[in-house]
Amino acid sequence: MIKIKNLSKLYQTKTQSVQAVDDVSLTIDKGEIFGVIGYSGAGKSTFVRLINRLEEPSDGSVVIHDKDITKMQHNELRNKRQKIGMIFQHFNLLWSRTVYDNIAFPLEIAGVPKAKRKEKVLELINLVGLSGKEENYPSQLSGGQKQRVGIARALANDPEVLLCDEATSALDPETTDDILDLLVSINKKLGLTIILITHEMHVIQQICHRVAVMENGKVVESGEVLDVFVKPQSKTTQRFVQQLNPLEHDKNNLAAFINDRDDTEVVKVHFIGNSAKRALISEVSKKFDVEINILQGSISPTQEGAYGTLFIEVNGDNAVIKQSLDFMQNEGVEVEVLKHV
Ligand SMILES: Nc1ncnc2c1ncn2[C@@H]1O[C@H](COP(=O)(O)OP(=O)(O)OP(=O)(O)O)[C@@H](O)[C@H]1O
Repeated sequence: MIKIKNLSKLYQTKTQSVQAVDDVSLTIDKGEIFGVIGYSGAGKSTFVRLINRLEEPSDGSVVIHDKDITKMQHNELRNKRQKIGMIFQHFNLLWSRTVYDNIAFPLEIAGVPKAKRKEKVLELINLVGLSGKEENYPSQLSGGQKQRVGIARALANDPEVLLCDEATSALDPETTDDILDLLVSINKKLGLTIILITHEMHVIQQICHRVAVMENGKVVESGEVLDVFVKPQSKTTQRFVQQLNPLEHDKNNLAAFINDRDDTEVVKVHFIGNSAKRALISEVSKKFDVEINILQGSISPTQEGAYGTLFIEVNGDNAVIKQSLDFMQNEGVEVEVLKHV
């Protein structure tokens, strides 16, 4: 478990001071994939670099498996850092070394004997899907392959946690998906805790269990990914969620489909987890004397199950409409009547 308490970083330059991270407290469970999202300048990079003390905190503590790294002296910190892997947006590989030698590098520094090193490097090359590329140089690899080398290198000393600093931001969408899938499989296979920072909500949606949203150095919202997606509280979070389904938030688009009748209600329905798989709409229209017109809908998978949103128009007698909406609510589906769309 990682306990971050009142963590702050104040950059003091000659002309100004910037509170890059401002009193952040978070607990990250062992084995979870925890995402931190924020716009440019929110303090994400500084935050993640405080975790392994690439940046010195101005205040607060970072306790990783019961050891406070902010209190460690040089040697102890160096040893602990070997247990904190990190991958970067621009990979940070050694360009004059082969794939094999890049991955062997942290093992050399840790003093691992040659035979053991070889065994470990080959195991890691296999794990990240780079077999056959051992003797290639980074310049001969694609972006996705370079990041695979970065991941293998970060895992060399069997870390307790993997920090990912915008690890997919330099990659195209398809390669991004491959790297995210690799991170999920490593998380499952090794039970590795992963903390990743990103400015892209689909990265959070695809692989994270929990998320914290940062703004001006502070965490403005945090929680389970599904909860945060379905009920975003802060304006910043709402903007991030809108990135995923822009149409869903386009009121003009929705208004164009709506009938101008008195006996209709326009309703937003949220399906979460297993309820997203149910044929509830047809069930309701069979059970009650209402017509249901689907205006718009989307479904998004997350690590904790799918969530879907449907905008429907329900036509019928007012009392029956109410009964049908109550029925849906009782079946565990969230129902929101939209008076003004
Ligand atoms: N070394 C530094 N000296 C002074 N100010 C800094 C330094 N590094 C970062 N900052 C400032 O701290 C704030 C947070 O920067 P940070 O890079 O952590 O944000 P970010 O969310 O990672 O943004 P981006 O995605 O653009 O990198 C910014 O205002 C930035 O200008």
